[in-house]
Amino acid sequence: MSEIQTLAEELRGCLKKFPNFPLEGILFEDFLPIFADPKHFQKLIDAFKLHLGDRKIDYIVGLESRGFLFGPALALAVGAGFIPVRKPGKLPGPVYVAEFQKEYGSDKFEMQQGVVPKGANVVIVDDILATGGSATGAYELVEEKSGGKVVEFLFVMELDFLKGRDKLKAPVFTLLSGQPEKLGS
Ligand SMILES: O=P(O)(O)OC[C@H]1O[C@H](OP(=O)(O)OP(=O)(O)O)[C@H](O)[C@@H]1O
Ligand SMILES: Nc1ncnc2[nH]cnc12
Ligand SMILES: [Mg+2]
Repeated sequence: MSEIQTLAEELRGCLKKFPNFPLEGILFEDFLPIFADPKHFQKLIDAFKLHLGDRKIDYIVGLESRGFLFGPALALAVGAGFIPVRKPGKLPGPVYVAEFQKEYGSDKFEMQQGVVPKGANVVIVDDILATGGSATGAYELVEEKSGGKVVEFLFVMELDFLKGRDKLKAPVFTLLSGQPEKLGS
């Protein structure tokens, strides 16, 4: 087993599952226990850092809300800047807007104009890849609106049955796979 896989399996032991939250038919994967223990939090950052290796990353873009929990720590660890993608109405000044569909509803994301320089190497991070809607919205903000280059998407976990990675237009790395089938099927 590689060092990254060993770290990932240790982190898998921290995850909690909540059936039928926030809606009937959704098996909610709770990754918050990782942050309650600094040893586990460190393992999460180490695993992503090992994966990124010595690639030149200019910015980590984290998606509100759960991408904010580890995006800034990863950015510091790899010597990159951190840029937030936020839900509507939270960012001051001119913003780009992207609308997208998620596993349970539709949503919008915003990013401040001018924060991603044209051609900058960007890694987009979030906790879960479900349908891929949120990640698609973030890609649109970074690559299509700002002119940055999305070198990779990083997720802690991927919900396999939703096949979100098939929608994404840049390479995808997930530490953990999960949920081969929808809850109850
Ligand atoms: O691949 P998708 O279908 O887009 O789903 C994944 C997204 O859904 C959740 O965010 P959500 O906006 O529900 O909540 P949060 O504010 O707690 O991050 C999760 O944190 C991912 O960002
Ligand atoms: N099943 C799930 N568990 C946790 N977060 C999610 N975001 C979208 N689907 C999710
Ligand atoms: Mg989220």
